Amino acid sequence: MLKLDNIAHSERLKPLSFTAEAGQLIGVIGANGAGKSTLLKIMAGLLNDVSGAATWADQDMTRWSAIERRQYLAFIPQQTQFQEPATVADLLRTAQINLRAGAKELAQWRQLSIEQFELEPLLERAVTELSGGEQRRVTLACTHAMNRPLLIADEPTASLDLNYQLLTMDWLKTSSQQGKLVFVALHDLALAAQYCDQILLLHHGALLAHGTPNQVLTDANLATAYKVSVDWLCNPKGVAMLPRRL
Ligand SMILES: Nc1ncnc2c1ncn2[C@@H]1O[C@H](COP(=O)(O)OP(=O)(O)OP(=O)(O)O)[C@@H](O)[C@H]1O
Repeated sequence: MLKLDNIAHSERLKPLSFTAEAGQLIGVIGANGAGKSTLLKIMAGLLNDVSGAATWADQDMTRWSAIERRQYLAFIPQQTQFQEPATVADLLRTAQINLRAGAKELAQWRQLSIEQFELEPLLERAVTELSGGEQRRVTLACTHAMNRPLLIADEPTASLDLNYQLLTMDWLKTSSQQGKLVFVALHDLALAAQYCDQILLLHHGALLAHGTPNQVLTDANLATAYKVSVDWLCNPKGVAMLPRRL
């Protein structure tokens, strides 16, 4: 279980508390600048000037060393800029450095990642020579290859085509159903409605609403947070939305 107790950033996030059981996909939504990345980075242990308490399985997350943190969580940043022309195969191996697992197990996780994100044809290519979407798939595959129980993804579908957006959301959903706790920041509210078990809606650095998609994606909340009204189109195959500016 993850428990945040009055977690806050001195300038960017007001005190926020919630608990989340493993086995869930939790969407983090809100307008530009609302505090989504800040919250995710705090959980990933990447920010200073943080107050409050954070525990994972009753362990104090704020005291984890970098190596300890790697045993429990994998983080997908909003943007990745590859500087070195490493091959995709090398990057997948590098992603697994310092993980406490056997060589056979690590190789199996890498192979599953390659299959999940269809990277076989790109394995020996330099990552710096790949397209933006291909680079994103490499980042996601590196996180997949870590196979950690807590997965934190900041707009993982940005820059992906429709097929890979759905493939990524399917992966996050399956990961949660297999027992991981997954947080995902999203701008696509239809994907959030369709895939997430719970949603945290942030507004001006504070938690405006928290609950199931039906509880959070109300006309009033969307008007406050995004200044839009939305017509929802729902059928058994999925959810689409028609937003209008208020
Ligand atoms: N490195 C930084 N230094 C100072 N302020 C920052 C920094 N990064 C973000 N902020 C500010 O913190 C607030 C929250 O930013 P954050 O990146 O968490 O928003 P977000 O909800 O992820 O937005 P977006 O949808 O645009 O990615 C914003 O007002 C932003 O300007």
